[in-house]
Amino acid sequence: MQTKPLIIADRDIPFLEGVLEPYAEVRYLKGSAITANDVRGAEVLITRTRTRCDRALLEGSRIRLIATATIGFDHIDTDYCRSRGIRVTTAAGCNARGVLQYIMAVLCRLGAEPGWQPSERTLGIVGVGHVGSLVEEYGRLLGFRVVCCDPPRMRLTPGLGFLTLDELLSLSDIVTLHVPFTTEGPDKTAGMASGEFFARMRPGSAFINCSRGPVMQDGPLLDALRKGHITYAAIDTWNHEPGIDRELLARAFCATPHIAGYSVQGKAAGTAAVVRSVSELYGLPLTEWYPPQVTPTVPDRSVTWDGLQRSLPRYFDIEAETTYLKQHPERFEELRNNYPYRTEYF
Ligand SMILES: NC(=O)C1=CN([C@@H]2O[C@H](COP(=O)(O)OP(=O)(O)OC[C@H]3O[C@@H](n4cnc5c(N)ncnc54)[C@H](O)[C@@H]3O)[C@@H](O)[C@H]2O)C=CC1
Ligand SMILES: O=C(O)C(=O)[C@H](O)COP(=O)(O)O
Repeated sequence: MQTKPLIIADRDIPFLEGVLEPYAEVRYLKGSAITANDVRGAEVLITRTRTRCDRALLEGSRIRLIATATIGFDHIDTDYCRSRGIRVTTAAGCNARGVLQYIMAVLCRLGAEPGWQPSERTLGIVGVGHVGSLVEEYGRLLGFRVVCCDPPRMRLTPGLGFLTLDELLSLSDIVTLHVPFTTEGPDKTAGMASGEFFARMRPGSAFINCSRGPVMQDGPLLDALRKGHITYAAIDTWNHEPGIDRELLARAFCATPHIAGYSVQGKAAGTAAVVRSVSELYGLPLTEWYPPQVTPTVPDRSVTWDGLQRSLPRYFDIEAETTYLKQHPERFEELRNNYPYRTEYF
């Protein structure tokens, strides 16, 4: 009798348990604790951002596929995987609408001051992919002046009306980053939010980072906050998670433990993507699988600024979540592992 292939999966990927078991032996482990020993006999590794997938983990293993249930894949050494013939798949765009909801919650909080009107604010979006495009679309729907910067897209398709980063920074009241974390090439994003970047931002403006922590430099951001040059920082992704900078946490206007994309539908789409990848590898009848208990989002483009300000706190109380993280920073990882996934409703 043929033995079933072994799959190692992060135990905090929801809706997965039971789906692949008819076809494989699946072992569920804590993502940050998966070792070379665990993966040695496995053919597939199903991950989140918490497992560093590199030579140290994979050398000598039989892994053929790494499927991550996340958009970002900077936790995977793709060069090494390519050199070893390991296929890498991601869940592109899976939780983009969850991140959109996060940005809307930050904007609603900024806009809680009397007289604050979207039409009087310029929203600057850096990185206009799955997430940035949605933020652009809803930003315009809600009446913001929107400016965008995405050099890789601009090179591919001139005439999109995108600005240079310097132009965007000088015009924006709110700057939000939606770039991948990259360390090489002309568009590398490592440390892109630097002293020079913050100095170019308008006095009194707001900075949002829910892309990846190392895209920003903590020291210069702290300087800009201390001087009051940047008035509001909304941080979801941090340097050195979960050991985040306590002064930055204290000064942040919104502070969350890397949960911007944590919607029910975002998680469902992430899990569906990894199931599809495994299905394609082994020719299983699961390529169209989606968690039966989850209702996919029906996008609602009729949202209004006033309506959002009334409805959003019922789905996502970002102020309460900020207060809690400030009181319990040591619970960063525990908070994200036990997060009550939010419902996407627009
Ligand atoms: N906080 C959270 O929970 C989540 C964070 N993320 C992060 O957000 C990132 C973006 O997600 P998506 O929009 O889905 O990715 P995407 O790949 O669809 O879009 C990224 C865009 O950034 C652009 N880009 C690359 N380098 C740039 C640069 N130097 N300057 C300006 N633009 C640049 C690319 O051309 C692309 O259009 C992910 O890579 C991930 O790190 C994603 C989901 C959830
Ligand atoms: O999709 C991404 O990229 C993210 O950053 C995730 O939302 C974080 O996902 P987990 O690794 O916490 O599942």
